[in-house]
Amino acid sequence: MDSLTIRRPDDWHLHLRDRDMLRAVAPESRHFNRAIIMPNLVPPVVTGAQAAAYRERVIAAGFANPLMTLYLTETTDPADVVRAHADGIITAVKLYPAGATTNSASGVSNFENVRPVLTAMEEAGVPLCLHGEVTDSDIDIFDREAMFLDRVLTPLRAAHPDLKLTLEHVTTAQAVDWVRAHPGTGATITVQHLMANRNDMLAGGMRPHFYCLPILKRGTHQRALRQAATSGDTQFFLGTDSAPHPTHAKESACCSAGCFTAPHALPLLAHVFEEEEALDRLEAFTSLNGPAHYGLPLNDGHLTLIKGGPQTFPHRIEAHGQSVTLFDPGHPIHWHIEAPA
Ligand SMILES: NC(=O)N[C@@H](CC(=O)O)C(=O)O
Ligand SMILES: [Zn+2]
Ligand SMILES: [Zn+2]
Repeated sequence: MDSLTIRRPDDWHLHLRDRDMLRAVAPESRHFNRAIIMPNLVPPVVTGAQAAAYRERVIAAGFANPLMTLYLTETTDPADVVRAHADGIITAVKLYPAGATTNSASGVSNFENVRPVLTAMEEAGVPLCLHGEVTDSDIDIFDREAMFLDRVLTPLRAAHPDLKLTLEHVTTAQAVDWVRAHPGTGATITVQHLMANRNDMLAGGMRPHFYCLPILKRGTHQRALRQAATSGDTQFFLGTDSAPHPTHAKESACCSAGCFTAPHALPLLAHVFEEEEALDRLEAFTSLNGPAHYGLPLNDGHLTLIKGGPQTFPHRIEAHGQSVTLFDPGHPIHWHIEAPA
């Protein structure tokens, strides 16, 4: 197959940041119609009013259909969450365990303190998106997601059986199994976790542009993710987790976590799905399963991917005096997006 037409995709997990960075990266997601916009700004987006204002800034920066989220804290007001959702300002609430990832210091330490808001969300039908890692420094970083499933997610699911959950950026076979064992739960998978494993991050030196959280795992987990993404199983869908950081912050003695994949996510995915002989299931992953999970309509319009010679993607984009380096899988990609007629 050398061309593939799919319904217009969405990105169910995207970081656009704010100010100059927002203006630089928002146009890079133009092939996606909608995107769930993560709230981990500095300071985070914690109220409905802040989400409404951020939404306006995102649209002004050139991304027309942002689906906003609120950053859950231990002092989040349940009434504000329910109102923001009822008013159509937010699509979901995001839970970051405190200290788990970039800009998560205001996240949740004591889950008992967010019970009332989770109960209100469950009753009002407000979805919860989770960064699924425990943060205890004595837990090995490669085990933090699996530990989260046992210690946090299983009890949370039992306590709130009707809460709509999306486990974000799953990285392990255990997470895939957990999701399959809990029908109704959704899970996003990133491009980098499908394309790479920890060997790619650490072979021949430390490669900062492969460093994200949850951290890349061993190849067996990568294979489980590829199987889940290409299976057509409606519980799994694309969340790029495209997370721009300035190049100097990535290529640093203390590298920031996040991979920037928005510009070329779709060609990279076509490569993966072709390798898995599952190009016919790419559309389910990028364009069908996510809307079904969130109860939203499918997009109108289509997009065509073409297979040709090796593509050259920009090494980095300019962001008003800084640059952001694209995730480079380290091997040629032969797919590109057909330019609109
Ligand atoms: N994935 C990452 O490594 N980084 C994300 C945060 C997140 O999604 O956990 C970021 O905001 O930079
Ligand atoms: Zn995360
Ligand atoms: Zn993210």
